[in-house]
Amino acid sequence: MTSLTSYGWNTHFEQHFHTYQAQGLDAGRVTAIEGFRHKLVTASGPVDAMLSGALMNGAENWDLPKVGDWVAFKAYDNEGIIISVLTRINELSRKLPGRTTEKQVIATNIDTAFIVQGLDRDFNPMRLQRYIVQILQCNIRPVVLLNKQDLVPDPESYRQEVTALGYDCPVLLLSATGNEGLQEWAAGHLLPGQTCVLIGSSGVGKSTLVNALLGYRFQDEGAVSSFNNKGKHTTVSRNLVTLPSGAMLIDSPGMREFGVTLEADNQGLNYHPLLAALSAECRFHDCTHRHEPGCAVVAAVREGELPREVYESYLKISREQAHYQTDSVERKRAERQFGKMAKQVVQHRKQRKY
Ligand SMILES: Nc1nc2c(ncn2[C@@H]2O[C@H](COP(=O)(O)OP(=O)(O)OP(=O)(O)O)[C@@H](O)[C@H]2O)c(=O)[nH]1
Ligand SMILES: [Zn+2]
Repeated sequence: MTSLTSYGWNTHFEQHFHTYQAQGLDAGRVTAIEGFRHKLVTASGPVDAMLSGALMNGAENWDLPKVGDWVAFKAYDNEGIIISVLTRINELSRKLPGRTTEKQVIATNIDTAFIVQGLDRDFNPMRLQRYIVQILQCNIRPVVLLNKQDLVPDPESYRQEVTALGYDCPVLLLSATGNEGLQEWAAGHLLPGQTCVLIGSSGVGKSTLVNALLGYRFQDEGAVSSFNNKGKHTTVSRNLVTLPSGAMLIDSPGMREFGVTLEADNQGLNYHPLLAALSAECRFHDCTHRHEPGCAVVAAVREGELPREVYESYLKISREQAHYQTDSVERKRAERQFGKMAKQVVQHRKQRKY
């Protein structure tokens, strides 16, 4: 299994693979998904694999293999049948755009997420915070890349604006087209055996950055055709590639609506070092930091200790959070009711014998 470690294989996956190995299965990592075809890297080279019938029929969408997953598969000549997805270390997920509250898993088993913003029209500290909080909540290390630094007279002031927000997260200035900052980025953050993703709005320069790292254009290779939920045909590329540095990079399509799917009781507070510390000093332990007397958070904003942007972002995220939770409760209730109804229909049929 030595060659698999360069693709991120470690003792976590080895343990979870144990029982499958005893059944004579092989391990592979999903690098691209094209319709039903999953491209895997394995100890014995690349393999194309399909899902087993049981997986295809039995699993929820977010449990199906995603780019970054390690899977146990049965080898047939050069093809494979995926039997199971090995337990994930983490998953990068988002709320689906629009009113739905379903989560979409974008990629899995990731060490670092690079949040890219362009220093042209795209720069937006509020949106940046939403990405940072969401990524921290997925247990992934965020790194902010401010690209297109060649387009502004004082790029350092933007970097300081982001570091002043107080998150525990590196902020780098780059120019993908001007070839500035790329070496520092690679040396500090694109380490062998580590898996990274690039996220950010359309047009911020993600593909240009990947191409600069790779030294050639790869986007068209392995572009994934899929149908979106309206049945419209779209082309997205979601590929895991190995960079010259030995790091793996997943290039995911532009995500303009990056919804927050925080877990219960977690409103993004814990992810801001200062906000977390302040909330412990509020008079009420269940303080919402809006109107309560003795709120240390509101006081810190008033006194200029906590950046107003951080506070406003907290309010926005907690509002969305409340919406997400009520919606998921509603959805679960509706599913239960539907289940009950379906059971009644079956019983009714049995009684009537049709
Ligand atoms: N001036 C300048 N332009 C850049 C830089 N990086 C990228 N661009 C330009 O920005 C435009 C968009 O870049 P892309 O790499 O296609 O952006 P993207 O993030 O991959 O966009 P999507 O594929 O839609 O998600 C292109 O015209 C690039 O040449 C940069 O550092 N400086
Ligand atoms: Zn408070």
